[in-house]
Amino acid sequence: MTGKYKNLAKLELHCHLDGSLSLDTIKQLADMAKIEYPKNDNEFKKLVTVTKDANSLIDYLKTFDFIRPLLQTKEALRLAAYDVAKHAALENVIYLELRYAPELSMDEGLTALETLEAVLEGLKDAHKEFGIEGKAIVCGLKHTPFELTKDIFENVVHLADKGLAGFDFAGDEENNPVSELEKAIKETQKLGLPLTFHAGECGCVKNIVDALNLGIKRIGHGTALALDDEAIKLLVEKGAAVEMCLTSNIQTKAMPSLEEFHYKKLYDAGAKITISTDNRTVSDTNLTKEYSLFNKYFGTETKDFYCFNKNAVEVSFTDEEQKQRLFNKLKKNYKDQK
Ligand SMILES: O=c1[nH]cnc2c1ncn2[C@H]1C[C@H](O)[C@@H](CO)O1
Ligand SMILES: [Zn+2]
Repeated sequence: MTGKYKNLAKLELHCHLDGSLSLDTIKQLADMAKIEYPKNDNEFKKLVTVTKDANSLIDYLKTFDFIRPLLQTKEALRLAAYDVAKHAALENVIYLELRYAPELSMDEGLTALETLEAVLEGLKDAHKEFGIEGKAIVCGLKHTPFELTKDIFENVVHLADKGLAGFDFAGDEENNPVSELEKAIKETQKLGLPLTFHAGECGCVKNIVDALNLGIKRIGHGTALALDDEAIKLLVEKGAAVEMCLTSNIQTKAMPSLEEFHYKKLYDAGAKITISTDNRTVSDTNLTKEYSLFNKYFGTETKDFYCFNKNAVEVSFTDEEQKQRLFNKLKKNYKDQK
């Protein structure tokens, strides 16, 4: 992998495990699960990357179907988390919050707790080998009845000091607005861990406003902010951060083009911007490529990336000691760039 920004130290707060497995690891997991896949590499890649004719988030989410049966054992989840963290480390991601939905790995009898323990093992292995610091975010899916999600959250919440960073709600936003998830959000907040929330990918700025008004401090994507200066103002007033994922937003048609992105509006308003990939494999990207896009389309410079990474340290779901360590690493790395 090349790229001007490869060696810059980076934090990544929004990265889905099941959307970010390397092609080699997908093949290894498919072999382990005895699942067939195309032997032709182009065909194989097409199967696990979003197609150009995806028209919506719902289309985009269909790309995950092939992965689900591959992540049904502890060993598969451990290898998967290790793989994503390893590839992030190879582009100098120093801290990764890796998210996944346990319910998608419980088809063959694993408990939510077992899935998380396996993911944390994989992150630990990558830490030992590559130094990357990793934590897990457990996702509920918006289209799943909250009783199941609640059960999952309650069963894993005690791993907070073992690497569980917080919770998220992902999945179909269009049919599950925040107004209908209010009870689920409030009950999740009562569990005491921080919450990030996918909002604004469907042109629905109300979901962002509602999430902010419920006290959520990190918004996944937040693309619909482009439509509403008042909502941007609210985001800034609340001190909330956006986890921006450019490539993914184009693919889900959350945004018509990179030229029309609301980056400058957010930047000028003083919003806390952070940059992530969303899904490295499904979106066929990595964080270095995402930084290059910011530079190409918006003129984002190294000093801005430094700022966005400082934002990421600030809003990361970790303790002050780790934040200080990450901040020191960042400072040293960016000084060395000069
Ligand atoms: O960008 C996204 N929006 C909503 N849901 C998403 C996005 N990317 C991935 N997901 C879903 C699909 C995965 O199976 C799930 C857990 O990682 O989260
Ligand atoms: Zn996401």
